[in-house]
Amino acid sequence: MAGPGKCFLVTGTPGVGKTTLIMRVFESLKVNPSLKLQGFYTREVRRDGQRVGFEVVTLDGRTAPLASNISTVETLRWPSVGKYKADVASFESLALPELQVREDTDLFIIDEVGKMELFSSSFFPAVLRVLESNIPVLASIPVPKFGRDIPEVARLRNHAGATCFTLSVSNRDAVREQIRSLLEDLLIKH
Ligand SMILES: Nc1ncnc2c1ncn2[C@@H]1O[C@H](COP(=O)(O)OP(=O)(O)OP(=O)(O)O)[C@@H](O)[C@H]1O
Repeated sequence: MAGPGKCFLVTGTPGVGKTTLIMRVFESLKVNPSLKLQGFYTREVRRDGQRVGFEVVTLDGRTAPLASNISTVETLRWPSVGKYKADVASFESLALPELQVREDTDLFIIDEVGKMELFSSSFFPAVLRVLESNIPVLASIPVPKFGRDIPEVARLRNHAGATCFTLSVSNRDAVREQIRSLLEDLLIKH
């Protein structure tokens, strides 16, 4: 079980700034080269100005497709979220090794624990292992849909060590500074 206050969750409507917050906190923490940060974030893939999918990006900059709206014979059988088809194998190949618990990891960054990522049956068990490791976590989760969380997301939100911040345009900068300061305090090596 994670100790109290080591899992920071950010949520909020699509586009409110969850990924941006996580990336800015990451950028400021990585200035300290002694910190070992592990994880991934997700971002849009655009072609000619149009969003055509999503990709997963590791903290050291490696990328792999996560979902695409371009139909091929291969993608027909893939699970879908709206008009996007999730490339589970591609996601797993990059994201799962990043969630491997290592003794020297200081912080896990997981953006995000959402429907697309959860098509991977190995993903949530890996997230739970991270939580059980007692290593600090910064993760994003989607807002409840029709008042309900995805069951895995509910488990995270209800986790004993979790604090969840709901972002809005007016609080996102203040929440970012709050999380940055909480993590800096937690990660300072004595
Ligand atoms: N604190 C901020 N100040 C100014 N612009 C911001 C801020 N946070 C986010 N934005 C802008 O808002 C847009 C959406 O941000 P971002 O991708 O971080 O949102 P998100 O909540 O992760 O979205 P999604 O749920 O779709 O992944 C981006 O263009 C980003 O530059």
